Parts: sequence; C-alpha cells; structure tokens
Amino acid sequence: MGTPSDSTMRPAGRVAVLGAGSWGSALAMQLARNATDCVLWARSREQVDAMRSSATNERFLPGIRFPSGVEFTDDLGAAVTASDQVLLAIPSDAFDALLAQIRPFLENRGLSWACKGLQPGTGRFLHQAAQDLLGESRPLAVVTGPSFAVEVARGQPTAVTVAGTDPEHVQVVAGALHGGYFRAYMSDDIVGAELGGAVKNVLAVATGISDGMGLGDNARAALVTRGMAEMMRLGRAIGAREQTLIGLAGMGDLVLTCTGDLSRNRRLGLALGKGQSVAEAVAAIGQVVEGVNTSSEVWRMACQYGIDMPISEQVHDILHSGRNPEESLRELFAREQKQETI
Ligand SMILES: NC(=O)C1=CN([C@@H]2O[C@H](COP(=O)(O)OP(=O)(O)OC[C@H]3O[C@@H](n4cnc5c(N)ncnc54)[C@H](O)[C@@H]3O)[C@@H](O)[C@H]2O)C=CC1
Ligand SMILES: O=C(CO)COP(=O)(O)O
Repeated sequence: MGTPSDSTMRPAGRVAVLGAGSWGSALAMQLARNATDCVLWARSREQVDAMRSSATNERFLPGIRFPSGVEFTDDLGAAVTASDQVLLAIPSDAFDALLAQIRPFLENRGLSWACKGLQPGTGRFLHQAAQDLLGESRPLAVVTGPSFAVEVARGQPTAVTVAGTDPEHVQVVAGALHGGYFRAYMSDDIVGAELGGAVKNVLAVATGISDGMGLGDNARAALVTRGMAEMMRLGRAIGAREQTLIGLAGMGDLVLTCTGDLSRNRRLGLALGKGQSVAEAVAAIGQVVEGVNTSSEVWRMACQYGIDMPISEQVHDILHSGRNPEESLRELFAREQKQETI
C-alpha cells in the first residue's frame, strides 16, 4: 500500500459526513482544513440553522469554529447525492438504520465510518452489517484509533488508522483526512481495527470504575495490560492481526481511553466506581457511551468463541446485571493463579 502523498492517489472529491455530534463535527473540521470539500449532515433542522449561523457546534464542540469550507444540511439524500464519499459518524446502534436510509442514494459512492462498536444484538462488526446490506463487493473502510474529538477539532496532533477491504478506497479515505497535525495510517485489517475500537470501550469503563473506587495506579496498569490480553485472545480467535491490536486501533485507543478523562466510557466507569447508577451516569454525560452496548456484544463474542475475558465479563455484569463493583473486584482477585499468557 502506498502513502497518502503518492502522486497516483485518487482524490476523495466531496465528502458527506453523516452525523453532527462531536466526532462527525471534528472530522468535518479536519477534512475542510485539509482542503477536502465537505458537507455535514445533522438530523435536526434547528441544529443545522444554528451551525450555519454560528459556524460552531455549540452543543458538542463549544467555541470551536468550523473552517469556511464546511457546508451544513439536514437533507440526507441531497448530502449523499452531491458527494463522492460518505463517512458515517453516528453511534453504532444507529448504523444499520442510517445505512438503510442512504442505500437508495449510495450507488457507487465510497463508504466509510468512524463509529466504534458492534451491531446490537448480534455481536457482528459494522463492516459485516454493511456487507449484509450492500453486498460483499463494495469497498468499505473504518476510521479508528486514539482520537478525542475535541483535540482533533482544535487541530491538536493525532494519529489514526484507516482500515478497509480495498487498498485504493483506504487510500482515498486516508488521503482526505491526512494532513497538518493529523496522520492517517492505512491498513487492510478491518477485523482487527474494528475489534480494537470496540473492546477498548469496555476496558475504558473498567479502568474508570477502578479509578472511581480509588483502587490506585497499580490496579489501572493491571487492567490495561490484562485487558489488552483479552483483546488479543479474542482477536486471535476471530482472525484479527496482532500488529493491528498493538497499534493505534487497539493499544493506542486503549491507552487513550483508559487514562484520558475526555473518554465518555472512562467517565461512565468513574461515576459507577463512585456509586452512581448506569442511567444517572449516562444521562449526565449527555453523549453516546458506546461501552454500554459494546459490553453486551463483546461478552456475546467471548461466549460464542469460548474466550476467557474476565474483565469484560465483570464490566458486562456491572452494566447489565446490577453487579456491585466491589463484588467484581473480589471475584477477579479470587481467580486461580496462572501463568502470564496473552
Ligand atoms: N467523540 C469522540 O471523541 C470519538 C467518537 N468516536 C465514535 O464516533 C461515533 C459517534 O460518536 P460521537 O459523535 O462522539 O457521539 P455524540 O454523542 O457526540 O453524537 C452523536 C450524534 O449522532 C446523532 N445520532 C444519534 N442517533 C442517530 C440516528 N439514529 N440517526 C442519525 N443520527 C443519530 C446525534 O444526533 C448526534 O449528533 C461513536 O461510535 C463513537 O465511538 C470515535 C472516535 C472519537
Ligand atoms: O474513541 C474515542 C477516542 O479515541 C472516544 O472515546 P469515548 O467514546 O470513550 O469518549
């Protein structure tokens, strides 16, 4: 695979970013800064009017101005048909429905997404969900890796992975984003890239809980490392490449969201560790917290493939079965002693 600066690279043309929450807005800012034509679609007319008049997204990225190249619309069909590439930036539980809505307009336009999660109820990857709907031959790509939206919006240094099923398409998507202080590495391991982005959500909740309970720095390091072992074990079972999991999409995002308080998954954990309920904590965060759904789907995959994932299991039980974090701690430490393997 070449680099985004290859002279043979096909330009992205115009990109429709679908979803004007924090990540869609930050990606639109990066695309425009990179001289990529871009239209940002939001569901609500009021939000579009507000973004047009203030040139900011005050709810999700207050005070950060969109570069002049970004257009705004609430017309989904027009956003897609006037573009060459479509980039979805919505919560994973909205992925199937939005894809079905845009399918009539999609034709042969390039498709990518920047969501981190799994299909609710099935544990399938979003690229599998897309293939179910659109067929196996369509080039697909995911943008993932350690990237807090607000830092990207401010133009702070960031490196991500763009992984996909077709090298040329990956180059187009990565090339549209890569520039300034934003590096977009390329990969053909979409399974590993999607797995890393999903599992880190669950582990960020785990380290948040530990820190919320005041368990200390040793506990956090143990959770990150043994959590990484869980990711690697599951990855091995489903054909993800280890290189991907120890790269930006896996370890990179795990470190970011297990330690950075901008992570909503970590913040959910912090609140739970201090005794708040899941519902209270999610409501207070006010944005998507993917770990809630992802924990069910990761646990489903672990059961399906018979993989030992004790930390992910405890997070699942705390989020969905009302388990007390103290009980989880006791249970994790009561496990039999074993060789350190991953
Ligand atoms: N915010 C961040 O730092 C990053 C987020 N991501 C991923 O990006 C995805 C989107 O997250 P955020 O933008 O952060 O969430 P957010 O909570 O900031 O915004 C979500 C947006 O999606 C819209 N939305 C929700 N349901 C929808 C539906 N059914 N149809 C259409 N639009 C819908 C909401 O109106 C909102 O504009 C998630 O999978 C997240 O894991 C990935 C990297 C960084
Ligand atoms: O994925 C992210 C950064 O890479 C954002 O993390 P949260 O969804 O936990 O906020």
